[in-house]
Amino acid sequence: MTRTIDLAVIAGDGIGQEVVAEGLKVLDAALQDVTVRTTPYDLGAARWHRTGETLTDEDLAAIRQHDAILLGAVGDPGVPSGVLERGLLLRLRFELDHYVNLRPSKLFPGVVTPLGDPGEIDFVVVREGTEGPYVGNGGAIRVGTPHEVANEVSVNTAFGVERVVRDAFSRAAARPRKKLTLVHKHNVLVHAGHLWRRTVERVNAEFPDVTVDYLHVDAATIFLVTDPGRFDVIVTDNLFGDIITDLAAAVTGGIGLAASGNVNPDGTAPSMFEPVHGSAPDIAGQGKADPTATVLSVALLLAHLGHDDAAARVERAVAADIAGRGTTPRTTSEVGDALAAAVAEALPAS
Ligand SMILES: NC(=O)c1ccc[n+]([C@@H]2O[C@H](COP(=O)([O-])OP(=O)(O)OC[C@H]3O[C@@H](n4cnc5c(N)ncnc54)[C@H](O)[C@@H]3O)[C@@H](O)[C@H]2O)c1
Ligand SMILES: CC(C)[C@H](C(=O)O)[C@@H](O)C(=O)O
Ligand SMILES: [Mg+2]
Repeated sequence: MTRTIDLAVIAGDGIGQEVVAEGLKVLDAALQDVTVRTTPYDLGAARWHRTGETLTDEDLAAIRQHDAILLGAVGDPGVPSGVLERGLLLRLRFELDHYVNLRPSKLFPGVVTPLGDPGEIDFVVVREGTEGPYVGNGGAIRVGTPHEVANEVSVNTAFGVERVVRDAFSRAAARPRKKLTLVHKHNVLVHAGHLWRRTVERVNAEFPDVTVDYLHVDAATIFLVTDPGRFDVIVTDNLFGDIITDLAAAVTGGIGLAASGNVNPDGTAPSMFEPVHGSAPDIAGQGKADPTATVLSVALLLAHLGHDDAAARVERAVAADIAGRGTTPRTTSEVGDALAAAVAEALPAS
């Protein structure tokens, strides 16, 4: 456990700025005898407009020096789609080898879901974070003509699949239900899909207590809505994981509650914690964004750095806040203030 947390903060764009401010309030309130040193990084749309830069090598070298990164969101309607998403966010995930994109989905008591009363939901998606169709292995010819051809090739390496599958197995083995679901589409994507299937079968031998099942991704979307309680740990590729975690967020109370960690399990670079949602230009600047996803990402960050008690305090404060939510809307900072106060109140007497 570190007595100082040296945190890189990339608030980014849109509601990223608003929710990160609240996440930091809660982080500050959650710790005792630990100093949090934050370094803000001016990255995102404003920087790009000013300088044309997304993430320079110097930025990256500086960010690497921190214990962890807290990110809000990137993406702006005034910047061509993909420039910040690829040049900043994905570059960070790739360069810092965030091969485990951890996205827990838990239904907190009192949460209103589109499913009515779905029973207990508590699963985690282990989304591969450095490969798949995200790698930028593609191109287009005859652009803008009726004969345009555009390719976006999914890259799946034995090395990359195996390391994320092994991580997912070890997470499943540590949970009470010990169940791992591989989500892919090996009936159509036969090359990548079969590599994933064979890898899961092989690694399963190292984790004989873990029960494995498989769903094609289209069928997985059915069960995420009709029977989400069946899932424990899901392992899947980068793109499928992106899509099903927005769905998972929707069924467990909304995107405003969904947290994530881009984890480098080998510790060769800092891990990065961020809400699953984006910069939400439709509500940016209005104080309407729910900062809870960022606050729960802070809990993941604390647990990652070994501050389990503080992480648990944050989770409990969120659970209580959600349970007590009335119908009166609160602003982003009102939610953050309430969570920070609840966390501070739960600190042990020193
Ligand atoms: N990790 C990231 O930085 C990240 C993730 C997703 C999207 N994006 C980018 O964000 C921009 C907008 O993308 P999008 O509209 O597809 O997705 P989005 O997640 O920003 O928004 C989808 C919907 O959810 C709502 N929403 C999102 N977060 C919320 C919160 N905390 N509280 C209440 N409502 C919330 C928004 O108002 C919007 O209606 C794009 O540029 C996209 O590329 C970035
Ligand atoms: C913005 C985009 C690159 C990103 C992704 O696809 O991973 C986002 O949707 C997410 O879920 O974090
Ligand atoms: Mg997404």
